[in-house]
Amino acid sequence: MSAQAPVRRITVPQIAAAKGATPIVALTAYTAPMAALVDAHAEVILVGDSLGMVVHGLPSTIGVTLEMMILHGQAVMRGSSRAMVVIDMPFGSYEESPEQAFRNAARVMGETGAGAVKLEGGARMAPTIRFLVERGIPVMAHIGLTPQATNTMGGFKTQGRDPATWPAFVEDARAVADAGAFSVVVEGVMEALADQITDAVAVPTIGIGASARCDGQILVLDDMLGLSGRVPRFVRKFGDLGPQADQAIAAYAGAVRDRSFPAEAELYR
Ligand SMILES: Nc1nc(=O)c2c([nH]1)NC[C@@H]1CN(c3ccc(C(=O)N[C@@H](CCC(=O)O)C(=O)O)cc3)CN21
Ligand SMILES: CC(C)C(=O)C(=O)O
Ligand SMILES: [Mg+2]
Repeated sequence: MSAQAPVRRITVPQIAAAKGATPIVALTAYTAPMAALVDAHAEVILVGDSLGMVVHGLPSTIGVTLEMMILHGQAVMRGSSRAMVVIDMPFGSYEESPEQAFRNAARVMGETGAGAVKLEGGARMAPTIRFLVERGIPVMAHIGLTPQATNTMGGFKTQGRDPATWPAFVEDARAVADAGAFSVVVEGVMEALADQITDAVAVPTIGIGASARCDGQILVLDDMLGLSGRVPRFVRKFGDLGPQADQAIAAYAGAVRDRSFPAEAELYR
């Protein structure tokens, strides 16, 4: 018999079917080696536009370009083989019209081979989501704290502190789900609001600073590895790589300065 077929990536229907069954494990990755580490454990790898802040040192995600997302998307695809790769549409690449969104999302899908795109916005973006999905581009929606709206929100602010605002967020979730989004990221909202949203839609909710009752969870990889400086309250540091890297770099600097590096085994004689 021929060799075993290559492992197929996780599909949109598989993610959709996880609702009410098994929690969806999602993390960001921006590079091939980090994608390979995540691929072994997660169903979804998000190439988040957070890469602008995490990798490129930008003050927000506003300056991230389509070209940056495609370049990092290609790297993540090369480093992974099993997880579904979802790529964030950056600020300014999809809001103008459904046509603009399709043109740019088609570039992302075609040039990276990713399985889906993600875009920020609720009811307002529903027509665009429908336009993309009807033309073959799976869309993950993103509601609640939407970082690309930082300038109108006045910063990265937890949403739904006033229960009077909750119906509008639930309506956002319903609208993006009705438009065909196969899942929805719910970020930075009150726990009870996240639970209402999860109960209101038939597609999986992926929480970040939301609720343990969401159908899945996502974090920025660098944050949970302990590689980021100040992190939001919703981050749990599952690792401590920042201080470990600092220690390693300090040890290297010391070894160079006292000429103990390189040693015999590290030389060609
Ligand atoms: N490294 C990183 N991690 C992220 O989770 C992340 C990014 N970057 N960049 C894009 C957005 C921005 N995000 C953020 C950034 C900061 C807060 C924050 O400081 N939140 C405050 C709450 C402030 C309030 O409600 O008034 C907190 O203390 O958690 C939240 C989300 C989430 N995303
Ligand atoms: C935090 C996740 C949901 C995201 O949108 C990103 O990393 O850009
Ligand atoms: Mg994002």
